[in-house]
Amino acid sequence: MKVTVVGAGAVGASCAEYIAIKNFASEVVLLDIKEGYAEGKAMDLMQTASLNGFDTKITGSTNDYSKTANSDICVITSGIPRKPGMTREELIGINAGIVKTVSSSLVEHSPNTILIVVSNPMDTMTYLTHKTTDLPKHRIIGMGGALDSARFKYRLAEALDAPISDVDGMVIGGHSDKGMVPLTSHATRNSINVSEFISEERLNQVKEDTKVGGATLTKLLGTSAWYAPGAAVSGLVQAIACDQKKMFPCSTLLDGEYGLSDLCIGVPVILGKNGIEKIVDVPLSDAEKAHLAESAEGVKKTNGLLEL
Ligand SMILES: NC(=O)c1ccc[n+]([C@@H]2O[C@H](COP(=O)([O-])OP(=O)(O)OC[C@H]3O[C@@H](n4cnc5c(N)ncnc54)[C@H](O)[C@@H]3O)[C@@H](O)[C@H]2O)c1
Ligand SMILES: O=C(O)C[C@H](O)C(=O)O
Repeated sequence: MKVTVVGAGAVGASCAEYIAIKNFASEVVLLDIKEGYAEGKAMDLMQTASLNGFDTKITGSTNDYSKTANSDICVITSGIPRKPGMTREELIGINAGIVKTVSSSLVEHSPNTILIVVSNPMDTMTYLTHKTTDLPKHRIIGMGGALDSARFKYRLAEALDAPISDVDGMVIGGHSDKGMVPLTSHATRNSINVSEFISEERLNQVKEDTKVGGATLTKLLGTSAWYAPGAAVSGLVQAIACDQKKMFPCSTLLDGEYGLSDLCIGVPVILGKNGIEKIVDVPLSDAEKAHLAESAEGVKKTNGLLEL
C-alpha cells in the first residue's frame, strides 16, 4: 500500500506520522514544493520509527512526481492555511491554483489512485478536483466531516462531563464556520440521546462551539490546527487501505442525494477499498434539513468563484 501526501507542512506531516504509527501502509511519500522540506520531514519521521515501532517507509521529494507513481491513495494538503480572523473561503485565490496543478500531476502518475482533498476551502477544492481530473466520483473524497465530528464529540463529552468514548455524534454539511451541521438529533451517550442529559441551551452551545472549532484553534495557534486534521485524514486512509467499510461524513459529489446536486458537501459515506462505496441516507430533523440546504447554498456560492 503506497500513500502519497502532498504538502509536508503542519497537516501533511501530521497525517504522514499518524499513517506510519498505525503501521498499515508499506510506503508513504511526502512531497512539497519547498526545496528539501519533504526530505527533511521524512528523515525526521523515519528517525521515530524505532521509537514508535513502525515499519512504514517514509520518503520525501521536492516536487518530483515520478516518486509518487502508482500510489494507491494520494492526500492533498498543499496550500496556505488561514490566519486568525480569516475564513477558509478567503484562501480560494491561492489554493485553487495549487490544488489544480497538484491533482493533475498526481493523477498523471497514479491513474488508479483515490484522492483525498484536505486543502481549504475543502468542499470547493474537492469540486475543483472533479473538474480537473477524470477520476470517477467514488475516487475523490473531501476530508472535513471526520474532523468536525471529532470536535463535536470533544465538545459533547465536555458538556456531559463524560469520557469521549461514551459519546457519539456526526457533523455533515460544508466544512465552514457557518456551514457545518452537527446532527444533535442523532448524538448519543451510550445509545441514549444527549438531550436526556443536557439542556437545549447547552446543546446549542455545543453546536456553536463545534462549528467554530477550526477558528477557535486558529486564534489560539496563529495558524490552523494540524494534530486532529492529520489524525482524521489517517482514519480515512486506513478505512480505504484496510477495506474497513467504516462510515465517515465526507465531502462527495452529490447527484440528487439529500436533494442536492452538482456540488461536493459532507454527507455520511461508507469507505472501503474502492473509496466511497455508498452514500448513506440518514433521517434529518426539519431544522437539520434546512441548515443543510443553507450550507449547500454557501458552498455553491464559493464554487461560483472558481475559474472553470
Ligand atoms: N479539510 C480540513 O479539515 C483541514 C484541516 C486543517 C488544514 N486544512 C488546510 O490544509 C492546508 C494546509 O495546512 P497546513 O497547516 O499544513 O499549512 P502549511 O503551510 O503548514 O503547509 C502547507 C504546505 O504546502 C506546501 N505547498 C504549497 N504549494 C505547493 C505545491 N504547489 N506543491 C506542493 N506543496 C506545496 C507548502 O510548501 C507547505 O509546506 C490549508 O489549506 C489548510 O486550510 C484543512
Ligand atoms: O480551520 C481551518 O482553517 C483549518 C481546518 O479547516 C480546520 O477545521 O482545522
